[in-house]
Amino acid sequence: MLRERTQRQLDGVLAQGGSGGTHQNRSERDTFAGMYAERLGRLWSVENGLCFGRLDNADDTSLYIGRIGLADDDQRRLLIDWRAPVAQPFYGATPAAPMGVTRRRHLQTKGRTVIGIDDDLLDLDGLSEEDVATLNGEAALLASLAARRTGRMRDIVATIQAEQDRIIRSDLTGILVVQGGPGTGKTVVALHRAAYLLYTHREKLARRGVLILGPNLTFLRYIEQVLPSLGETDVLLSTVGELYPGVVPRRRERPEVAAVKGDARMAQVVARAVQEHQRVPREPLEIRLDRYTLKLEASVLEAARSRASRSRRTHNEARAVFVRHLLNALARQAARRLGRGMISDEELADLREELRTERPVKAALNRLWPYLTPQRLLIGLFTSPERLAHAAAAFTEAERELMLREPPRQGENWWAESDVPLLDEAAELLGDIDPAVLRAGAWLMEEEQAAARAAALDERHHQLQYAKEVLELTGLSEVMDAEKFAARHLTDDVYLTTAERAAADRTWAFGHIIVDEAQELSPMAWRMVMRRCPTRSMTIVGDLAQTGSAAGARSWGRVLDPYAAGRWREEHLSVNYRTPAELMAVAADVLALVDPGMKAPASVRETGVRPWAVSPVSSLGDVVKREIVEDGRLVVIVPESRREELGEIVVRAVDGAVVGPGAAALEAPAAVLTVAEAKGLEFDAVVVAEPELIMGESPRGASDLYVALTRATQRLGVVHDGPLPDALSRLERHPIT
Ligand SMILES: Nc1ncnc2c1ncn2[C@@H]1O[C@H](COP(=O)(O)OP(=O)(O)OP(=O)(O)O)[C@@H](O)[C@H]1O
Repeated sequence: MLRERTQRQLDGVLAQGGSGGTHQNRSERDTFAGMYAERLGRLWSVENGLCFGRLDNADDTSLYIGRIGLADDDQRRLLIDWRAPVAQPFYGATPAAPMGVTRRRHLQTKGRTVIGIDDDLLDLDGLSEEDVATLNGEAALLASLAARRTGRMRDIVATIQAEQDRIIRSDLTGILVVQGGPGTGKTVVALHRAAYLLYTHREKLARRGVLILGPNLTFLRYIEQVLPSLGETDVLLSTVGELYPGVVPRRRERPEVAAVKGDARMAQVVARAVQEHQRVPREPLEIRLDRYTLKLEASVLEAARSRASRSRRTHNEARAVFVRHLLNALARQAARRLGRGMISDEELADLREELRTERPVKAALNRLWPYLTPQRLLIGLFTSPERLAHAAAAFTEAERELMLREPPRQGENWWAESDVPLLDEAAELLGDIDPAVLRAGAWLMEEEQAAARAAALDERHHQLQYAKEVLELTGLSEVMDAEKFAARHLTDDVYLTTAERAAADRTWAFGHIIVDEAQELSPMAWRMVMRRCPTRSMTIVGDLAQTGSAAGARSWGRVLDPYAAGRWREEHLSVNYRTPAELMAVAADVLALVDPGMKAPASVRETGVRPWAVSPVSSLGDVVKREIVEDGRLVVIVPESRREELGEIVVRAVDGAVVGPGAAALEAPAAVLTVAEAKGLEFDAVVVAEPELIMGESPRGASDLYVALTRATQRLGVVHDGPLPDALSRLERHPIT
């Protein structure tokens, strides 16, 4: 009904005509149309399981809990939003502390039909015998955990557990670290926390937005469905690599290269590289003009440099101080050459402006203190052994060797994900360039222009797609053209969501940042993330036992103390909702290799199926055919060095199988991924190929194997040629049939 009413309201507003009326009329109409369209979108997206719970209270009142709140025309509450304070007992009440609740009822629905009811009785005295007889505890949770995976994460509003609820509703201020083993719900809890915070602190957060950082694009695809279904749009999902507007890093690089570039000492390297462009010669500098030659003494050059440095401005902004000092010196000299002794300030200013436009003067100033973009700085640094030797003196020669690379070729995408925090660091030190200078553009390197063009194209494609979706959703695709809609959306700031504006602005400060798989971030990445959140209102979720990247975290204290000593708190999640106990027993033996002091999370369920091992690896095709899950998802996790070869075996064996990350991997019945690509994801069945090799491929190989073994919700197997690592001795040898 509500949906129909909203649709009618939208139709009414749109029927008021196309482009006629005063500007104000038009913009009011557009605002209403936007509001109704958004509301309609939300109602559609939450239709499935709109109401999922009921609380029966000791005072004989009942409340229905839903994904969003609804009231009737008389403002009577029909449905309570799960994030509202009055809904909290639905998640927090226990028989020991019932919070005034006698019964919590979970409703399972399909479309609009109730297909199952599951009750928790919290106050046995308050219920009839018949009620007690129908009690069946945790069925809703277990049913949800055993369900087939779809390749997309689902929301868990109906079954949030008490320890998770505490985290979701924790205070907005300060940094909250959530440490928890695989499958404990860190990701899903972080997403629900985003929705909760936006609901509870709407005013504060809608304006600044919430940023959610994930490890890779496949992972973002995997989780992106969860938030819209919770009714949230002011959230930007991104990877660290996507955080620098205009750069789309595609370069693949070896983990040891990324580790060096993520090292905290790189901040110093970038700073020295900038200073290197502010060095003045120790000898006098002659500038030949048509009529005379001017000379800048070394002491004058040094005075200009030191005045510019002392101005504490960024490099590009301090250039004005430097240039002004030198032009003044040159103008005074020119006046003397022209036979004018004392000149007025005005005449001096005129002479200065005249000199500014002289080619040889411009060239000299550009050499002495060039305008720099972050791209130009880093390309100059990483392609010159001399510059690198100077700026990265604190690194060993072997480390510098890892950083060196060839200059960009035409059309090449030169940037790697690990460059992005360095570009950001450089941007901080360099500051903006006067737009007029930028527009003149002759000096702008081709590579930068190409990047800007590519980014503009990408953006356009994205906008068109978005426009089509909005028009389809609102049933307007017949009457409005997606191109036109997108153009309006693109040019008019009013139509940009907070998330869209934030994505385009490097200096945007978010209201709250959530970092998932946070153990993977390098120290340089942390510097960039912290710059995006001056208030330090953050939620950081991760697992130190799963750290795969060499520059990743080993301790939360070491990561956070430099930014917020004494202002961060840690919560633990200890129950594994993904991986059955039989699989976790195997993974726990591998965890002991990572760190004998770490405890694996306890699984909530058993499947009765023991994980197994078969050899040789050439049987992989048959194994995958046997393990494939009807209507479900299977992944083969392979060592990086054998991805293509093993991928081919799987693709030949299974129709529709996919090698490598991306949305296709999430949809396919079988996917072949490396550990890094499978991070954060889950599948019904997992086959790990050559575990020994996975362990040997990286310094954090045991963590990698631990991640691989904990991706399954139902079944796990291993295929191997070489000997099985001792830590996998619990696997059942499974003859291939
Ligand atoms: N309260 C809950 N109700 C239903 N399902 C849940 C609940 N908590 C977690 N899950 C499910 O458990 C699975 C694991 O959750 P999630 O991916 O968030 O774990 P994680 O801690 O991020 O794991 P990893 O560290 O391995 O990436 C998901 O399918 C999630 O939906």
